[in-house]
Amino acid sequence: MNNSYRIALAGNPNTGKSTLFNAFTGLRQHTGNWAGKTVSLAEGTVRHKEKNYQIVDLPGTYSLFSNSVDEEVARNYIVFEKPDITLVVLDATSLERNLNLALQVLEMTKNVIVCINLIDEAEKKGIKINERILTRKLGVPVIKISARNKIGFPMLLDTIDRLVSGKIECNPVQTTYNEEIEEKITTIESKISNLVGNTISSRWLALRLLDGDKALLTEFNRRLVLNDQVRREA
Ligand SMILES: Nc1nc2c(ncn2[C@@H]2O[C@H](COP(=O)(O)OP(=O)(O)OP(=O)(O)O)[C@@H](O)[C@H]2O)c(=O)[nH]1
Ligand SMILES: [Mg+2]
Repeated sequence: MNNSYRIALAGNPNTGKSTLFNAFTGLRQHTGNWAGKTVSLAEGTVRHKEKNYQIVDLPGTYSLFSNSVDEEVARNYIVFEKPDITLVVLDATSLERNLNLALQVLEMTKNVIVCINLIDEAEKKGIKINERILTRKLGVPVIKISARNKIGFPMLLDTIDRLVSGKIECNPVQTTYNEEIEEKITTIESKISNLVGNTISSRWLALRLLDGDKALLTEFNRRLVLNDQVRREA
């Protein structure tokens, strides 16, 4: 369907992803003040301006490598299932630590919106966040919200609408590594892009290969075999 889109919610544990999911979808995903509540993918829908959005609540993770099943589930969804938008939900009260995951997502996929959640808590603590500067530095929309109090929702929904309609474009910032790593990336990136085309970020994949991410390679092979099977059976 032309007016249906998928949105994945990613972020560190306990940043309010499920609270946002519930507020959007009217469902009742488990929320609470401890980490690791969402363990598998939950799905629900929200409708806005005559568009349908399928929202996928991913498990909270501190990174998106292959350190745990949760990380693999979240990583595989973003890279292989290719949601139209990945919403990265950050905790406004520990932004510096949370931005680490945001930078990882920006390396993996293009259409990203960063939601700075718990803005009510940050304000209570006197923390001031300039979302315009962050938007400029990250190259993607950054929006302050409070999922619990439904603050910032009109702006968030409007930004989602403008992104899927092609009215705005994301240019996610790419982390620059040291010279040695950058040279290696350049060497293998072109070979990778010959193989995967633009289905997956070749820079991201080059980095994962340089890191020796065997679990990712296994997942890649599994999906290639599955694709072959589907093609043969069709
Ligand atoms: N003050 C405040 N609390 C919030 C807000 N959003 C979420 N919370 C609270 O933060 C806690 C964590 O919220 P969850 O939605 O469970 O977080 P999560 O990101 O889904 O957590 P995991 O599934 O463990 O990764 C809950 O106690 C929420 O009520 C907000 O905007 N303001
Ligand atoms: Mg959750």
